[in-house]
Amino acid sequence: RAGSHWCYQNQVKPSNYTCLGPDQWGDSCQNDRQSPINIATAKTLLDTNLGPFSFSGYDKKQKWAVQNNGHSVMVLLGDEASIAGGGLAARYRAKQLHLHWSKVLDWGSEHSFDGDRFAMEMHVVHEKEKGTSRNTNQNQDPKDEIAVLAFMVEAGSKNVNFQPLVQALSDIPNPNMNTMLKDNISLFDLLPKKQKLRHYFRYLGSLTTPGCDEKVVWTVFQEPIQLHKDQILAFSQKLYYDNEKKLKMTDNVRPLQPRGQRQVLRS
Ligand SMILES: Nc1nc(-c2ccc(Cl)c(S(N)(=O)=O)c2)cs1
Ligand SMILES: [Zn+2]
Repeated sequence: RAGSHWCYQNQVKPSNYTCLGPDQWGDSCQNDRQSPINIATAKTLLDTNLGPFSFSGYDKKQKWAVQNNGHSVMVLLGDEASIAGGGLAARYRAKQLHLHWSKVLDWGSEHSFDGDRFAMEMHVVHEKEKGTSRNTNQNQDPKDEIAVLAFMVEAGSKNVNFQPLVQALSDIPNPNMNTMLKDNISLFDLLPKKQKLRHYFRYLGSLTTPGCDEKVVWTVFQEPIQLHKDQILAFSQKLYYDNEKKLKMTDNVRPLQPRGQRQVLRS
């Protein structure tokens, strides 16, 4: 219905059908270059231009601000870090990171590899740096305005570097709550080991949340992050979609979208 807010499928019925589930999302969400997709690894094309990333400011340890935005938990990165290389056409500033997850440990990632889904997926969202050349023939709606670095998360050994974020979840159970991490962590602390970041998939797609703008250059890394099962389950246990704490925040995962004619590249 017009004016209703967007939500994930598991929120539709509990909201008494007042919110719009994924098949009713508006804006660009019903177009044909959407995300997430299943990555059929055998059909990916090796692209030698997809070299290593250069990460700037990813080593800086900070007590980041963290918020429950009603759809995910979001760490606000305040333009402190940026990426270049990795086959990208420009430098991109890091804006925020957030995650998607389920309490079912093989159903919580948005992308999948050959039909395999992971417990969670972490997205580090970057925006293209504005060139200095004004009103040249800069494309006004480029397909790569946003660069998301996507990392799968699987259940395994305890990841001490994630503890500040896991512990912060207890401070922000309700939408629009904010807190600060109690310990300094860097973006590198949250990622797989640096030498594992050379292998990734690349394709052009969209935001996986409304308005689903088709302006995202996706990088999906092959190496998963490992968290202990209890660290993963904390996201579904501590966070709520609603102020009345009636509906735990879980399965905040958009259904797979058709790949269409898009070629998925691999580094
Ligand atoms: N309000 C919210 N916005 C998002 C968001 C914003 C930008 C982007 Cl790029 C994405 S995603 N999942 O495509 O990486 C999600 C999540 S929850
Ligand atoms: Zn996301």
